[in-house]
Amino acid sequence: MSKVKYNKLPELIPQEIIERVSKLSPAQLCDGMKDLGILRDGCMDASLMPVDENKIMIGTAYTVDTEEGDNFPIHVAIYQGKPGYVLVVAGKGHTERAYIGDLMGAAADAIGLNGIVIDGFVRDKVGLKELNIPIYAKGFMQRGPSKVGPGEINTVVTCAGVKVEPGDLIFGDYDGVTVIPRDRIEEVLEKAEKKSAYEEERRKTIAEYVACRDNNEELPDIAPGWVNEMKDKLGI
Ligand SMILES: O=C([O-])CC(=O)C(=O)O
Ligand SMILES: [Mg+2]
Repeated sequence: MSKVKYNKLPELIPQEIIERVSKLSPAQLCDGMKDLGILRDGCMDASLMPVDENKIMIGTAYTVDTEEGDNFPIHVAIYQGKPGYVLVVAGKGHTERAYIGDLMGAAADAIGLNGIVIDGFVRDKVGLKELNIPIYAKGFMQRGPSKVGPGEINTVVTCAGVKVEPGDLIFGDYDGVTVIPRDRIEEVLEKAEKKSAYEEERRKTIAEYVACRDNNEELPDIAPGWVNEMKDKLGI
């Protein structure tokens, strides 16, 4: 039998990076990755959604590679997890069996994982929602997982359309899950922070417009400058 690929946890992403990321949104980070030409702008499939959209998930990726609803390697990975990590399960989008339910979720919550991402289905929806841990999945299925093994732990995987290396940054919210390659984090953050500042200015312009509208004052231009520039260029 070939050697089982169960590797150790990657190094956690430094706390100062996590703090910068938490002031942004996955959408802003994706805009940054788009500018940098990063594949799929770091976005996982749109069908991967939070079980509870009120929970935000940020952490360092560690991975499981599995298929056909086999949750043996997910069990092993959960029990060797630590606070700060998000477990990314490359489950090949399997729809016939759930990979985890609220018991495994509760164990991960007890250990203090920052989240679980499943490229596949889960079960025990109500129980999962009641936990503190954010869980992302492609849907729900009551049929239970198989236990085959070994699968792989902490190898490079493709999860919901995006390559994930152990140690990458994972950021999930109500819009979906975003992956920032670890060696690009600084440049992605710089771009995303610029986008955030631009959005702040736009919000101010819109608020000014609303104030003028409500006071029956002359309305300022609400269109972003770049729209006017493009119109000029296109002769519109
Ligand atoms: O039975 C399983 O392996 C998955 C499950 O429902 C749970 O974790 O609650
Ligand atoms: Mg269950």
